[in-house]
Amino acid sequence: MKWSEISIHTTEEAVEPISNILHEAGAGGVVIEDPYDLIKEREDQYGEIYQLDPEDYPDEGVIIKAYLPVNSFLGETVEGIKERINNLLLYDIDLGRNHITISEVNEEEWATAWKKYYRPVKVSKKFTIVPTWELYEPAHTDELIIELDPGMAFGTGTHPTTVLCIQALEKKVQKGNIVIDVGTGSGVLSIASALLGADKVIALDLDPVAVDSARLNVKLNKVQHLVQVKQNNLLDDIDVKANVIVANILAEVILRFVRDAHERLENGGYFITSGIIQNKKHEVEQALIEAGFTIEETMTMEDWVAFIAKK
Ligand SMILES: C[S@@+](CC[C@H](N)C(=O)[O-])C[C@H]1O[C@@H](n2cnc3c(N)ncnc32)[C@H](O)[C@@H]1O
Repeated sequence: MKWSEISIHTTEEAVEPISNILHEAGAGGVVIEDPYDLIKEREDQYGEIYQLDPEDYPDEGVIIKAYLPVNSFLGETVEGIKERINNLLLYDIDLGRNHITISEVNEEEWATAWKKYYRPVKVSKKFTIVPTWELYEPAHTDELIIELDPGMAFGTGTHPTTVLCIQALEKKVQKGNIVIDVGTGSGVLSIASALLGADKVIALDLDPVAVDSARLNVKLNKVQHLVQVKQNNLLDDIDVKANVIVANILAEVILRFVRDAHERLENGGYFITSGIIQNKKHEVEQALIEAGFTIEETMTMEDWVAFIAKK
């Protein structure tokens, strides 16, 4: 998978709100290139002075860089980021040049640039997502930890669409359940299901890079005896009856297999769908109802919608 670097030339004043916007848009971390750091390090003659390259720094203003996975959400994510940055003007925040560029980065650059900034994140009542290289002590005995090496597959597990799914799984997965995770990516939702007590989880993805990454993360979390990871298109040729099917994929893709999901669920089972941008909400809702589901809950976070639908 490829990564996209979004680079924003702005002002010192806008660093914090823009960093927040980037975090909330699912960026694993942000890198801030402030010429003041160069001067500061030179004065000190300590620390990172020898690693700072003046070429990387702007003459004036600050450059904020963040890394986003190149996937089907990228266009919408970038548009959302731009819109939210422009909205800062309403709060009288000076955006300076507000020059935004997007470029692809190679895997090595990504691997070194983001790790420093990726920290444990509590995503629901029970779950905290922890990068593999962090030593993390649970705050409570009932806190569940998902260790993730997001590697090159989708996301750090903290994108709003993923968080909505984790929160929904936490409500619906019961001990002994069978769960199917369509579009598993890093495997995060399958791991969550296993940790919630599912007896068997089938993790499916079309992208072989995602399949490898999910297998690695499943092992890291020691749930490989419960989770089977497989390269597969949607629910094609899957004949297991599940208690829960979860899918965090674009609305257009969800619409393609709503009926299959209904067929593969036990009566009373749940279809958790996320990855739905607000303006597709009614289309997906309608398709779920037409397939025979009852919408039990509609969850939202920022511009994203998730449904918990019952068979
Ligand atoms: C938005 S990511 C979700 C990843 C992960 N489940 C999460 O919630 O963080 C969507 C995933 O769906 C996969 N995908 C897209 N189309 C698919 C298809 N037709 N069949 C199976 N997986 C698909 C992509 O490869 C990607 O890994």
